[in-house]
Amino acid sequence: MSSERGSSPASSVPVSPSTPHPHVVLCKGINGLDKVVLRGTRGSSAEVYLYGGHLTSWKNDHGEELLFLSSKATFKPPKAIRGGIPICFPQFGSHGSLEQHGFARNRFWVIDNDPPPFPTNISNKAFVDLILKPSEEDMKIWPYSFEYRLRIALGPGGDLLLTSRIRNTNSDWKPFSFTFAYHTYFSVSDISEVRVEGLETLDYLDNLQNKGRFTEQGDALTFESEVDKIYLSTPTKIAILDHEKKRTFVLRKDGLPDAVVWNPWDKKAKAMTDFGDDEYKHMLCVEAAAVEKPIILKPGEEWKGRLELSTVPSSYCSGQLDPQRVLLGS
Ligand SMILES: O=P(O)(O)OC[C@H]1O[C@@H](O)[C@H](O)[C@@H](O)[C@@H]1O
Repeated sequence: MSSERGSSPASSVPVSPSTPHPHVVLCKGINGLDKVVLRGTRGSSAEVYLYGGHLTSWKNDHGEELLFLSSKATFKPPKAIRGGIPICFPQFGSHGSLEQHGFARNRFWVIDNDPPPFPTNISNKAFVDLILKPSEEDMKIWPYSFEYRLRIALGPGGDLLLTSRIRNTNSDWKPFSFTFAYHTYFSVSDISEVRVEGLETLDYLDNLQNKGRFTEQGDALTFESEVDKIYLSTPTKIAILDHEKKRTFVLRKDGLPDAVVWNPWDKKAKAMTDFGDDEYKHMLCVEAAAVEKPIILKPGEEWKGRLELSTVPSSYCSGQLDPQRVLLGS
């Protein structure tokens, strides 16, 4: 599905007169929802819906889409958009009493034209700052006041950088705790040709086995059935090798100790109304997360969680995936 579906670039406007980068515009996306388009200097781009603060597209310099977005994604609030990068906050999954994955992914965020300064230099990046504050209705289900600032930036090399800054703004000295994930859906050529490096030998909680704790074996992960695991205390760098595309996604994360790996496979795919029956073959979620140990913030305190995504060409051909194919050179 084209990410331009339903958009109207004619009505595009620069996000803010104070935005130093000319390649950031606000326009209408699918179903008239507001979206921000970021354009890199060499052809890369990213699209962010204000609904959910949700990245729905990330393209490289050749215009190739790097994120998976379901052809059945509805773009109809209050349902979250299926694909891209939903934000799971203040709860990951069903690890708490809130709705699955919390409410940030189905709230309307706004553009933050005057965010507190960042220590990092962003002069060579196209970026947008979004903010989410709880409504009175939100406070009824999660009685805490917060400011969630999300910066999405596209670097000159096409790398994508997401920075979340969450501040406890309660005035009554109430601390709060939350769990979190950047629920990233990567686009892959064929799930059975993909492997993930960086999670081997780690402990994980298996959502398919009552959140039981197990230890991963020594090999890189490969996929031949449904997977829904939360890897604990993972390294800051994880790689997803797409053998067929000869492309490797590199995730670098900070403040996010865990990593969720999810693919619904055929049966669950069929059960989801906003997901095509065979689409599981072309996606893999690897989610930088903080789940096992909730983040606790006292009033006035701020937490920061950073995710950097980039791609490198890979001509991986060790034969581990399918020795037969490598030997035959097919
Ligand atoms: O359908 P949702 O709410 O977007 O969730 C999709 C999946 O998200 C993953 O992060 C969870 O680990 C899975 O258990 C869940 O099924």
